[in-house]
Amino acid sequence: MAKPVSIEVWNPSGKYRVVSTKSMPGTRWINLLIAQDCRVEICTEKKTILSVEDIVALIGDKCDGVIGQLTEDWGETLFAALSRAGGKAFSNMAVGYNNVDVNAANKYGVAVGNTPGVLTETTAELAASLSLAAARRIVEADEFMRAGLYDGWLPYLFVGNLLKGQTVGVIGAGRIGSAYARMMVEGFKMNLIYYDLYQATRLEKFVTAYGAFLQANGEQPVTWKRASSMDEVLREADVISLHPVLDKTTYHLINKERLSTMKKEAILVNCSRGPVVDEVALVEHLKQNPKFRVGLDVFEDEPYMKPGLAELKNAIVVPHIASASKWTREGMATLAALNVLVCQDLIIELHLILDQVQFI
Ligand SMILES: NC(=O)C1=CN([C@@H]2O[C@H](COP(=O)(O)OP(=O)(O)OC[C@H]3O[C@@H](n4cnc5c(N)ncnc54)[C@H](O)[C@@H]3O)[C@@H](O)[C@H]2O)C=CC1
Ligand SMILES: O=C(O)C(=O)CO
Repeated sequence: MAKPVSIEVWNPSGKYRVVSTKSMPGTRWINLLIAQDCRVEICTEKKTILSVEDIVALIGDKCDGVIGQLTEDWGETLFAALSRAGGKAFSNMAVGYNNVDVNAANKYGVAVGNTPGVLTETTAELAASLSLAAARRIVEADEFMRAGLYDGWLPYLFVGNLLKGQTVGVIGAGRIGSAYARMMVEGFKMNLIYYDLYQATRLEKFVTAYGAFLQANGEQPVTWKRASSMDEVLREADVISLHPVLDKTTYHLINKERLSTMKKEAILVNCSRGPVVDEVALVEHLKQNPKFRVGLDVFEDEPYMKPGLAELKNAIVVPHIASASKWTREGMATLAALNVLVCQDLIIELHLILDQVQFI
C-alpha cells in the first residue's frame, strides 16, 4: 500500500475531481477548472519525481482527470487506475509525450492531451542561446572571470566562432526546429540546411524571402537546402540543433559513427530529448575533439549526466529549462487544464476556449 501523498485543495465542494501531480505557475489554470465546478487537488509532495505508486495513491477511488508531468511514467498501471476511478482525461504538461503510452490510454478509454505551441518560441530561444554561448565560449569565459584569472586583453583569449555566413543545420524542422532556424537565419545571417521527414514549406519560403531582402539591400543572400539524409546535415553544418520527437526512429540518432562525420569545430545543441544522443559516445567525442562544442538542455538519464560530461569545458549543460519562461509555463498549465476539461466534457461554454486546446 503506497503512503498517502500530501495535497493542497482548491474548491473543496466542486463536483468533479481533477488532480495535478505538481504545482504549476499562475492561477489561470486553477480558475478555469474551478469555473467548471472542479475540485482541484495539487500534489505538494517534496520529491521532484513521483513514482507510479505515488500517482496511483493520488488518483484514489474517484478522479475525473489528471494533469501530469514529463518525468512520470504514464503507462498501463496509471491509465488502468485512472479508468477505475472514473477518469477519462489525462494531459501531460509538455509537448513531448514519450513518457505516455498512448496505446494504453486508448485501451482504457482515457483521452490524452499535450501542450504544443505556447512553448515553441521559448524553447527555440534557449536553443539559440546555447548555440551562441557555445560559439562564443560564454560559460568558460564567465568562469575565468569569476576565478580572478583575467589580467588583461589578449589576441587569443577565448577566441570562438563567427556565426554570420556559416551554415546552421536543423534536424526535425517542426514547430520548434523551424522557429530556431528562423532565429539563426534572420539574427545571424546563417545559411540553412535541414532534415525532416516532411518538407518545411513555410520555413523555406521565409528563408527565400529573407535572402531576397538581403540581396535587394546589397548584402550576401542567405540560402536554404532540404537535405535528403540526416548525414548530409551532419557533414555540412557548422551548428546543428536537434528538434525531433523522441521515438524508435530518433533514439541515438546521434551516435559514435555520426559524430565522427561532423566538422571538428562544429557545435551540437540538444533541446529535444536526451536519448536522441548517445551520451557516452558524445563524452568520448568531446574528449577527443576539444574544439567541438555542445549545448545540452536534456540528458539521456535525467536528472543524471553520463560520467565525464560535467568536467568537460567544451560542454554547456543546463537542467531541462528550454520552455522555462513565465509566459510559456503559465500557458502550458492553462492548456493542460483546458485539455482535461474538454476531454472530460466538462466545458460549458466550449466555443469560448476551444481554439486554445491542443490534442495529440
Ligand atoms: N527541452 C525542452 O524543454 C523541450 C523539449 N521539447 C521536445 O521537442 C520536441 C519537438 O517539439 P515540436 O517542435 O513542438 O514538435 P513537432 O511535432 O512540431 O516537430 C517535431 C518534428 O520532428 C520530425 N521528425 C520526426 N521523426 C523524425 C526523424 N526520424 N528524423 C527527422 N525528423 C523527424 C517531425 O516530422 C516534426 O517535424 C518535442 O517532442 C519534445 O520532445 C519540446 C519543448 C521543450
Ligand atoms: O514540453 C516539453 O516537451 C518539455 O520538455 C518541457 O517543456
